[in-house]
Amino acid sequence: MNMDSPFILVNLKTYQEGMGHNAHRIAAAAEIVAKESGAVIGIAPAFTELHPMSHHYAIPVYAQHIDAITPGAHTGHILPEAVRSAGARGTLINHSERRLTLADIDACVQAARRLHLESVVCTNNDATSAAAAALRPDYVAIEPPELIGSGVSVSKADPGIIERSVNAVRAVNPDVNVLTGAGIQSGECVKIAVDLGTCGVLLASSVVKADDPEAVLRDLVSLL
Ligand SMILES: O=C(CO)COP(=O)(O)O
Repeated sequence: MNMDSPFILVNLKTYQEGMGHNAHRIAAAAEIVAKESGAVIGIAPAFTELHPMSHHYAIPVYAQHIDAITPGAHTGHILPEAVRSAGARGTLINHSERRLTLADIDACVQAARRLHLESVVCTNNDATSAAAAALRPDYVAIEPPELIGSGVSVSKADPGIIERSVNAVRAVNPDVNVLTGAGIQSGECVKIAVDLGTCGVLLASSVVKADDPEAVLRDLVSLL
């Protein structure tokens, strides 16, 4: 990843709007806007969409979760090797909607490192951001849970948590990049986040539920 380029990571979650045909629509929009803006725009689709997305679009694709298991007798788990061979660049770990124990987060980060998958560890406050940074992931993504899906932007409602998380992560491990998310919806939100020391944003609803995801993505990168 070129760290001079801002990073916009769109989590499609399990929104109906992020499935099937619409996942293609969002990925195609991300590819167009990334190309014209120079921003890196990735998507984290449903597991079943990882391969089609990574196969059809020149954008980085991320899993929404992995389980820290190795190949063998496990049922209903997400094998990191499977995510890798489906073409994922990396994976979210410990999203607020898919929380893990600290030991599991550590094991997932190690599995990702072993397989050369980028690890994006989600956190809910500056203390957990510091703890996550100690595990040496590629990214810590601070998302206050109460603002997720709220339509109220963390950049505007709680810039302090971004600033404190950036400082906490830098103090523990300056090689770890910081993303932020929750309610991000405009270029202004992204600019505030980047000005506070993040390398970009993790977001979902404003793009996934948009009638015109390309227009929203274009707005998101417009002030960078
Ligand atoms: O949880 C998020 C991204 O992973 C944020 O979701 P919203 O952008 O919908 O608030």
